[in-house]
Amino acid sequence: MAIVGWHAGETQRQRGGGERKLVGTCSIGFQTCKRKMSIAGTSDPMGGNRATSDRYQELKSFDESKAGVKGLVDSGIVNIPRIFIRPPDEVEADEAEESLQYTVPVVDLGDLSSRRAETVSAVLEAARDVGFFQVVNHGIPVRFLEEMLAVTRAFHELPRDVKVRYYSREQNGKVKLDSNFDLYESKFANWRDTLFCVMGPDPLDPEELPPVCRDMYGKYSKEVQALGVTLFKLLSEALGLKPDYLADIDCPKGHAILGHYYPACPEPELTLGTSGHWDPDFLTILLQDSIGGLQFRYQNHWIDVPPVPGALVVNIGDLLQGKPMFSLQLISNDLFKSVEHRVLASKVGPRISIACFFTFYDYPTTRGSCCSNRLAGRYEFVGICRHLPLLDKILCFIISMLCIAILPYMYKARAIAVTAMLVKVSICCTVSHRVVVWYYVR
Ligand SMILES: O=C(O)CCC(=O)C(=O)O
Ligand SMILES: [Fe+2]
Repeated sequence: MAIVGWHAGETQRQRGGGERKLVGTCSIGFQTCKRKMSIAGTSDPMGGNRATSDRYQELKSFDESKAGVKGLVDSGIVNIPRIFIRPPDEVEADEAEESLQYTVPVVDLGDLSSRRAETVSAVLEAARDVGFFQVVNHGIPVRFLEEMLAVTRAFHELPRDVKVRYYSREQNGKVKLDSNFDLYESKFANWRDTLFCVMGPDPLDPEELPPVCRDMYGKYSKEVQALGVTLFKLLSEALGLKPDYLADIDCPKGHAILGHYYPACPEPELTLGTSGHWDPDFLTILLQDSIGGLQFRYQNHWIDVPPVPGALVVNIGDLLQGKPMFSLQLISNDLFKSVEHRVLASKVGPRISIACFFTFYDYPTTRGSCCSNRLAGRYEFVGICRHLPLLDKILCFIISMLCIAILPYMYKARAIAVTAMLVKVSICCTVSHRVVVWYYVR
């Protein structure tokens, strides 16, 4: 058994293409840190890295415009700024990839009382084999979904001067507009703006929401949370647990609604709407409009998730899988899959999508999961520290340092990996406000 560490938030959203390690302690969050991008570039005679600092300046002026990608498009650009350009090797890898025909599973949630066993096994199959599925007959009226897309679009199409008061990179802001939450960290910026609203577990003061979408976001929060409860019940049963298991450990409580706006892109082949990433939550329920572009990774191929009128897309997050984090993946001990997905940029637009992320969002629970005993799994849950007070951070740091000193003697083969992980954990505990979950990998 070993305690190991994993720092989830930052690497989640980068195009991986490969396997991620299944390791222990993790942190969860959507914060970004402002730091210079390090990219290859020509050194200038002053000893600095010209390309790096130019890029940083470009990122900064884009950010300071507070107008997002929508603002760029409104200014009439015909070429995308270079901060949005994907590295050529990524584009080449995409071009070289052969296509694979695969149909995303569709799970019918209608008439659950008479079709429960059938639905549970469909959910099990989709969550285990693919990690992505669409749900139909979920109970949220199509007209209502259309209205959600319309108010999200209306918000993003407000004049810049009206929207600007919501533009923020504040870590703890509950309602904020940004373009690229990881602007200063990612390899290239994405062609997307996002309205991010933390709707639960603590009720959001409606006054914080922009008036144009206030009413609908409040209503959608309730509808999507009820659907979340239904899905968590089915997922619990799929794990062989009592139906309320995942709801009882508060999986559906904390949730955020992300209203994405992908403007039409003049050079879509050079960038992406959303880079490849894994969702750092329990579960995501996504509403997409009819434009398309969402893809997920399956058997080393990008598979399209075609828009189905009235359907919602569901994907397992890292927390549920029990993969490298306290996720549905961790909870399910790797039975469920959290898979990489992305959104292509398009000449057609704007594309609107609305993601609902189920995760903690400051909820002060100390309850964890674990099916480890039941499923003879890999993880043994230890505890969660969330928004650590300073004293706890210091304690965490000291304990981690002690572990670093002692562990190499105990686990020689893993000494270097474990040490590196613990350094990350200590940094994470001391520097950030992220959630830190401790668990053992058997
Ligand atoms: O816009 C989409 O279709 C996907 C968005 C997404 O993956 C996310 O918000 O995590
Ligand atoms: Fe996602």
